[in-house]
Amino acid sequence: MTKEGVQYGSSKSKLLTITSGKGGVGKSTFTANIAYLLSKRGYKVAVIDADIGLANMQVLFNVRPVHTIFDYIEAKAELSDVIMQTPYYNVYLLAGKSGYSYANHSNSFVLTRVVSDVVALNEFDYVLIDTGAGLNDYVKEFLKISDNILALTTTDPSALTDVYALMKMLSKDKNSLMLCFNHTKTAKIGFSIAKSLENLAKKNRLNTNFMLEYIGNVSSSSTISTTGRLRKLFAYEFENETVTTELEMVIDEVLKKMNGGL
Ligand SMILES: Nc1ncnc2c1ncn2[C@@H]1O[C@H](COP(=O)(O)OP(=O)(O)OP(=O)(O)O)[C@@H](O)[C@H]1O
Repeated sequence: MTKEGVQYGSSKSKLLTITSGKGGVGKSTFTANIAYLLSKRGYKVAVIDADIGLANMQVLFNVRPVHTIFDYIEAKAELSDVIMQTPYYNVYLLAGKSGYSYANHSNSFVLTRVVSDVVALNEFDYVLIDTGAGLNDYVKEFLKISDNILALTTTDPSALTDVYALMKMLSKDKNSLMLCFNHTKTAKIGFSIAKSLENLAKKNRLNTNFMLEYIGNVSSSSTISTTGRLRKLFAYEFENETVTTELEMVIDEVLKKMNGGL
């Protein structure tokens, strides 16, 4: 674990942070569906919507939160009031607040305290953090406390430029970054782009202890956009579709990296 990573202590909860450089690449859709698929494998999962100011996880889960993580930070609610059951068995959400001005929280670490407190509950097998896009101070703070980071990207050059910026930053004090492609038809495409990013890192002499780990791809599918519009999870509605199988394979890789096995 890096020196700033959340100290698990005796907690069984494992932290997975899902991020992207570029916005709109499918990060929240992936987070919600990964949470569901993990629960289907028998795990109890909490999702923390850390997309500060642009929270939309409640829309994906089709729930109306009474309390948000900010109520907890401002001591207006207990943590147990903020952790809400979603319609999916063993999937819980700690909602963010859309359009919320976070000027009160100029110290971004107050937000990451929520993560440590959820881990300390020792209630969840996996705690997933959905960060905002970009690399603002809040995103950086969430990345700092995470040892398992999954970056989602498309093959779009601007998205790849953002991923490289993320690699550059993380290579200073992290060991690895898992990379997953969305809207990408074949694993071969993702694999070869990941190789190019690795070569670029070598050429630019990024820390050689830092590893980029390609973990898979998910194709474009109207199943995903349609279920998203209907506030449903594609992995729940279409468990035999190609995109669900692709995401299952991504999860296999994530679990291998996090636990050294399934
Ligand atoms: N593989 C896919 N095929 C088709 N549509 C997709 C796919 N992945 C995501 N989408 C759609 O793309 C849109 C953006 O996805 P999402 O909101 O999850 O992105 P995001 O990265 O979380 O965005 P933001 O940066 O705003 O947080 C949604 O309408 C979603 O349904």
